[in-house]
Amino acid sequence: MPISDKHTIVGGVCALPVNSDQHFSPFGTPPRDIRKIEFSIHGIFGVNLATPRYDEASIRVLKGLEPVRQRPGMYTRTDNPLHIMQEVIDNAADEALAGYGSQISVTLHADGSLSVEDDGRGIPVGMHPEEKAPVVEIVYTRLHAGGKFDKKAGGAYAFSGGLHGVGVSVTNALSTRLEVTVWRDAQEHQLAFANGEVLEPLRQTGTAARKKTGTRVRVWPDPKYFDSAVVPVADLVHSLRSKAVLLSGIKVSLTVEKTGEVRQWQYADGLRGYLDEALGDAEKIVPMFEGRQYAGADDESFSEGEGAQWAVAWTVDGSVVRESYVNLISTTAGGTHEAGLREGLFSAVKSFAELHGLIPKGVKLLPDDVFARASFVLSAKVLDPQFQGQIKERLNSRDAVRLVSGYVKNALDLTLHANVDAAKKLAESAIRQAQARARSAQKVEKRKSSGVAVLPGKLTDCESSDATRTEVFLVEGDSAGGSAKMGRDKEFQAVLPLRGKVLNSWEVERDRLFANNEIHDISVAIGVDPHESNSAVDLSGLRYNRICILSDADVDGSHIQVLLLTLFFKHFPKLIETGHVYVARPPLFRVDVPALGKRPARKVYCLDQGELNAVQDKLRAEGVRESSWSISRFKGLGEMSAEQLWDTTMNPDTRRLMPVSCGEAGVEATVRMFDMLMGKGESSQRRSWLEEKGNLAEVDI
Ligand SMILES: Nc1ncnc2c1ncn2[C@@H]1O[C@H](COP(=O)(O)OP(=O)(O)OP(=O)(O)O)[C@@H](O)[C@H]1O
Repeated sequence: MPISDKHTIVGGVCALPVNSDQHFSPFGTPPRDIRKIEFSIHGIFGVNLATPRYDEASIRVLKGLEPVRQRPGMYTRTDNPLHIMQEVIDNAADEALAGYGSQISVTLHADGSLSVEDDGRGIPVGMHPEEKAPVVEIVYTRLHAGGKFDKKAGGAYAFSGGLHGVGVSVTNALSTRLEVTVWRDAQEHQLAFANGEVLEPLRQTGTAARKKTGTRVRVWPDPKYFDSAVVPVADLVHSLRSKAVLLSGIKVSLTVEKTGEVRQWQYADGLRGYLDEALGDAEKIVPMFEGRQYAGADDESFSEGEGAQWAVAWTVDGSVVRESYVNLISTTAGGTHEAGLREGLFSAVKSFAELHGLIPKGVKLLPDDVFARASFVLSAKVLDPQFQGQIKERLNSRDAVRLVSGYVKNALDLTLHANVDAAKKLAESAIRQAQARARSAQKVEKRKSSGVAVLPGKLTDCESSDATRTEVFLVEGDSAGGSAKMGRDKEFQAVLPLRGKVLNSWEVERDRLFANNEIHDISVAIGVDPHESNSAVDLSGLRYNRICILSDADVDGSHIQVLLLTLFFKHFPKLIETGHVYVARPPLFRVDVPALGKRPARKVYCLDQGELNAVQDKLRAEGVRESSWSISRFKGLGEMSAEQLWDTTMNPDTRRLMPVSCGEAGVEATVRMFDMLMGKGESSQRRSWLEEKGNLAEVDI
């Protein structure tokens, strides 16, 4: 499982680097944060370990593609080989996006292999000036080798889905065989790899017509790395067809050898035709809204060429179709560009409705009222996108909210004012949504009003009582609580500051729980009583849709996270089961970047050291002078200004928030893990676990 694929409680512990759509895996590969928690567990119990054996031989250096084979789930989806095949297709699409080539031909061979041929520039075959090996060989055998890092003018690729220089090396590492043919400079070259190693070194195999350029790659995935060796053809078709939609004019074809079927896609009017086809005969409230806009050379906020193209249709009923892309990469979990679309649509409809006095007294329009019936295809172009993980299913770049919302709002403003009748229909439908929402919230309130315990004095509640939208942040410490109170959106976000460490409640009887003030307050604030996992539980009193644990990004913070997760897992299991518990991820670093040329000064936030390194690499690549930026490390949430906390941790559009679940390990394994980590009588088990895994701890001194 890829680290960013699912959100999970870690059989006892929590938390992967993830934002609102990530999970973390318990027994797979515990990534960075889990290590921190492991370390803090040591702290919790004050376990005195005999010095574990730790000498020179303990340090292993994984070479070449070995890390990929050791932990394939960190680099790709391992349910089937489609994702490693898509890496090859994405590279062909990046060539077309850069303006080279007009055709991508894909063949699914009868033996399970797949070949992709493009007519782009062809991967360079000469020797790399520093690495002393043919470039095409390096591309497939070295992680972080690629032509897409350099986003400055004159770089080989400005906009590309490819970014990390990792994609096809992963494909190669997980394949029994991979063959490459390159046509370039009137020559044909070939080379082949077996299990990631060069098998047939690069050689010239012939000549080619001067005009013939491009690359063909054929890959035989190694079934041992995947749950199933079968390529899901429907998903492959969907991905190829979407490339054709987004690259209007480019011809994309798929040949399936087994059935002899050949399919071909080419869309002259891109997104509109595609969305129309996907919606079938669903009745639309107003004609489709489509548009595109990209920054010009004189734009002060965005780089030339950044922007988006979209088609949006509001339908009367039925399910909605939503697809978004960034530089042609499908972002199935959405992200900041989708948030921008939502924001842009909402602001335009709201200001139109206000201007025409359409909003009845007492009705408050919210973004979701406008968005609920919207189907869309959104294709954003972002110069140096930050994705979540190597599988890129969610866009994290914060600027993309502003980029897309600005362009969408302007365009929709114009459209609405030019078509007043249609615009009124759209606004009225959003108002009906808002009224329906308000009615259902009132119902919830009535049910709750009898016999409610007095809410804790420390709780700063939100205004809305619509339990489908509200959130509560359980915040470590009063000072962080203060920033959170100032930074929140008081409409739907509540804050409950917790004093000190919460009790380790793993072995506390349910009847004794309320003896602890913090636990009492949490239970009353959320409106649910402690319960057992197999008992019938009434969640109708639940006052918040999301219960977010927010603690410092340090060892102490991880400790508090573990204690709260213990509480929820043991005493409020239904909340985890039904997906109401989340872990918020505040950043650890802030980078202040001075103004450069037309680009104003910016602040960039990084979750951890890895992200900080990546951001600095990017700044160097952008030509920002070394040491002109300054880095500050947040000591705690209390140090952040309200605005920073909102921007990085609380704003639903830009924050990172992980849903917590038991994940693949399942409840039983998670119980065992908690028992081992939190049980009083388990010190010997804990000790051996720490001896085995203690070296993973990231010691935060
Ligand atoms: N079909 C192709 N045509 C031209 N160049 C290619 C092609 N395939 C790969 N390359 C070159 O190989 C490099 C490495 O590709 P790889 O897939 O490993 O990483 P990437 O696309 O740069 O980034 P990511 O890891 O995000 O996919 C690319 O940056 C590009 O320069």
